[in-house]
Amino acid sequence: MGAEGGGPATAPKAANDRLHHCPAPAKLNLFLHVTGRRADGYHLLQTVFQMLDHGDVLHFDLRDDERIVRTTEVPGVPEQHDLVVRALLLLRAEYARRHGGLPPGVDIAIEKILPMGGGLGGGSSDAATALMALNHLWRAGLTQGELMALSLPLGADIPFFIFGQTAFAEGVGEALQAVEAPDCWYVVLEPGVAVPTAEIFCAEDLTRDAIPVRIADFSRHMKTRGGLTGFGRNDLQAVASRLFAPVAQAIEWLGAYGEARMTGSGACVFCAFSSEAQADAVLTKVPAKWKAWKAKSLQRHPLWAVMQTHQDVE
Ligand SMILES: C[C@@](CO)(OP(=O)(O)O)[C@H](O)COP(=O)(O)OP(=O)(O)OC[C@H]1O[C@@H](n2ccc(N)nc2=O)[C@H](O)[C@@H]1O
Ligand SMILES: Nc1ncnc2c1ncn2[C@@H]1O[C@H](COP(=O)(O)OP(=O)(O)O)[C@@H](O)[C@H]1O
Repeated sequence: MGAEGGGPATAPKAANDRLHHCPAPAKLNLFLHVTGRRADGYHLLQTVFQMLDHGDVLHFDLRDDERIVRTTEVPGVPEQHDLVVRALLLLRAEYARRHGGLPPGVDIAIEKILPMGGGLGGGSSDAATALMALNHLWRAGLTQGELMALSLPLGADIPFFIFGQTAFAEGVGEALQAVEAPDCWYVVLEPGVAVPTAEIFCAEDLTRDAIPVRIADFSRHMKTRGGLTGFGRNDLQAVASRLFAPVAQAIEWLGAYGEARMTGSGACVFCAFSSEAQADAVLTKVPAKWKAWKAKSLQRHPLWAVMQTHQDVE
């Protein structure tokens, strides 16, 4: 099951050789504007990323050899394609460049909670959690900024999770600034389809000319209105709704209770509520055909302390 061949250990297992129950939180794109397109075809975005206290959970155990091994199945994702494994191979190469020799191998167990192709950033969050955990366990010594830069080629959302706080993002999502968004509860509907990101960005009818907003516009709106309602939109939503009817149906249903939006390139749909009781009331009414859940906004990544002070979480 290893991602690459085994070999003799070059470094002993450290006394501190495991990190269990490491959260990989979901993200929402509170709004997502497409402001242009780069020469290489990638789209320029403006978005606010918000983490939720709901997500996958990962466990890491250092091995006596050098192998990077995923010990659990992720349906449809072979081990060598898994963003977690690919991220750790990058980190290991950087470790070898800095320290000489390879770090100990690692067994990785992933409890997959988040739907794939859901716009919740599950694969990206898993990869970010793995990078933060192994930077610590391997004593690789990368700074937060270095880890963010290392991760970007694997996916535009990964640097945000390592940044670890609510962020206003530009570029392809890599130019990040911390921003305040008031705490609230979200109801999230999973329409039961996986939306391929590339298909949405390729669509002819995608609008790519949003007028840029300023971070101050978002902050002022959140302060004066106390929430997102009335600010921005998701420019990918119309295309995803046209191509995937369940997305349109979920937006229409949830829209009866507030301003319902799609996150990322879909398929999941969310609506903000100021209290848990309001979110619970909506959840009781969700038709059985959809999976639905509530989550609270997270101000900081749960591994923030590991990144800042190198304290273990267990
Ligand atoms: C849309 C967002 C919003 O947070 O999230 P998700 O819906 O995936 O969670 C991200 O920008 C997703 O970025 P990333 O994770 O790098 O996208 P990928 O799935 O690798 O991109 C698949 C394809 O979509 C197109 N693509 C992607 C991002 C972008 N800014 N412009 C693009 O044109 C490219 O053709 C790319 O090859
Ligand atoms: N550990 C992982 N978990 C989920 N998806 C992964 C993982 N590694 C690679 N992928 C790939 O990334 C794609 C996007 O998954 P994900 O990040 O969960 O959704 P989204 O980009 O819509 O938020 C999946 O369809 C899958 O092929």
